[in-house]
Amino acid sequence: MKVAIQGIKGSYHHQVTNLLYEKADLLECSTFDQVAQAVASGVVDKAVMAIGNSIAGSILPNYTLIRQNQIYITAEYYLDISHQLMALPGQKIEDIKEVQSHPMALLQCRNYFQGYPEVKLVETNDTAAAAYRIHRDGKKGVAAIASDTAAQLYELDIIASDLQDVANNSTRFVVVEREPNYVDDANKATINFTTSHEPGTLARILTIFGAQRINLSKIQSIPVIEKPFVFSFVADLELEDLEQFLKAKQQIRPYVEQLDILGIYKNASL
Ligand SMILES: O=C(O)C(=O)C[C@]1(C(=O)O)C=C[C@@H](O)C=C1
Repeated sequence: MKVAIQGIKGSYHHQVTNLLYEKADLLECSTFDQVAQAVASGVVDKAVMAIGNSIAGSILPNYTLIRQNQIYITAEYYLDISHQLMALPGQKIEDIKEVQSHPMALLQCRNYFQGYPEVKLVETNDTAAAAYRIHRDGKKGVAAIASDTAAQLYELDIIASDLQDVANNSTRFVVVEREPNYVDDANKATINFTTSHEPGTLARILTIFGAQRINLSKIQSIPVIEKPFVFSFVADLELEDLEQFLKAKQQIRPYVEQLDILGIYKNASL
């Protein structure tokens, strides 16, 4: 099975892919746009995509990519994330002038670096790429924030452990595919909708979900990039059965201007 990820071997995306699929044939992409396009064009069977983190929040552009590329969420996975600071063997924390990592990883370790204001923080494509480049170029004075796996893979020493602001740090990943591919035990739906600007419209929609006993585990407004300063909502709905969802979908029709079902899938535990 061919699976696209944003990042290279040793990234958290790679870890999730290994946990979900045995012997996946990996397509390493440098951007989430490339990942979504690889799925939409059928170059890969699936992609694994980070969609949010418990410290740093949602990766909102990925919802837009899923909608615009007309691809679907078919599964989700929560990965516990523990960030390590790594550098060339022999380097000590006092030697480090610059730290490189993925922007989401840097955001998750903000408190730690408040203690090192002189250290320059530099964003990279992914955590593992930062580790790889230090190894490849023999870069002294530079450290990467990445996983234990990346340290092993790129032969770096861990010079500080568990850098994230709180020990309990989790990233939610979704699997995306070209077709909706519903599973029989699906119990979660992700939707994206826009409402009219009539007062009370959103409240009406939420009341319908409540009456159908559908719990919203998330609701967030995201920009409609085609229309400046117009916002839509993404919501994760917890379902008892599909029938309930279809009924609610029918009932909210008069109140939504646009409704996209980004996926109906089986939930995962935290
Ligand atoms: O850079 C990586 O290793 C990734 O897999 C990316 C990513 C993200 O996009 O959020 C995944 C998990 C962590 O939250 C930090 C970075």
